[in-house]
Amino acid sequence: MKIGILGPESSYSEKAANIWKAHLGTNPDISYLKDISEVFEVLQDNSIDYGVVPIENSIEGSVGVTLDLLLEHEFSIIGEVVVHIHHCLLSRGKKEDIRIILSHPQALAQCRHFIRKNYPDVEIRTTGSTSHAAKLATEFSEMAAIASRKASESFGLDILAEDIQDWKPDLTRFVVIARKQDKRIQTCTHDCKTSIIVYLDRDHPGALYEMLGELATRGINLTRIESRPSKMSLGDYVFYIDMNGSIKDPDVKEALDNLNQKVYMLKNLGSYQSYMEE
Ligand SMILES: O=C(O)C(=O)Cc1ccccc1
Repeated sequence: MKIGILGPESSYSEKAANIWKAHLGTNPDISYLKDISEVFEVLQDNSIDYGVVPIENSIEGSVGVTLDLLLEHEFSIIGEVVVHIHHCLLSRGKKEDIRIILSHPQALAQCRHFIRKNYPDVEIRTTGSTSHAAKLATEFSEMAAIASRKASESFGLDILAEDIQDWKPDLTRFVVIARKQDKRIQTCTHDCKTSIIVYLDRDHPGALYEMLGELATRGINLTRIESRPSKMSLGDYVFYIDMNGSIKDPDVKEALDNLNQKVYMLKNLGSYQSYMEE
């Protein structure tokens, strides 16, 4: 069995994957991939069995590419891991040498104030992962990477500054994804969550109210609602909804069945267990 994550070693995705593996009881091999899109691509072509990708951060919000790719593929979410993020600034060089700061766009956004205050004149470059930024920073002393403490050990870089995210705590939700037809898909036993994507039929007053009413009247707790552009026209949206409970709960099943009658498209991403880093 293979699990695809953002590579190279010591990305935050690897941390999330290790937490999930510890609960899984088996030990799939890790495949280090270039970016989030590649995780979806190789899961689609059967080269891996599971993928672990970031979906939401407590500072910067949603990871849009993950939400979009969940809509475009027939994958299920089979687990969720919430990880504490402690960003460090890593380099071979000294503070005064730094001309370029590299990282994943989410990490750069989480440290925006730190960068403006301490490195106002540097060039910013984005990478597919924080650990890829660390790897690149080994090549030139004028480069610094925003990545984890573990990445500093893996790539032999000095820590110029630690815990540099602008807000604390900094938490990221990762989802474990699998092909929908995969027979090994785990079912959750406790603290289940269910995720759906909904596209409303037509815009009319109260459409969202009616949709959410199906959940509210059954006492189902929404943990997140988010709209993304449908990409068909400006002002047209799909809704991403997470709730507590499993599709095996009669209330959740009934709510989703009723919703399905009311909307143009309902995609059930699955019911899954949520794990929090200790
Ligand atoms: O690049 C990584 O290490 C990731 O796993 C994506 C990410 C980047 C920044 C914060 C959380 C996750």
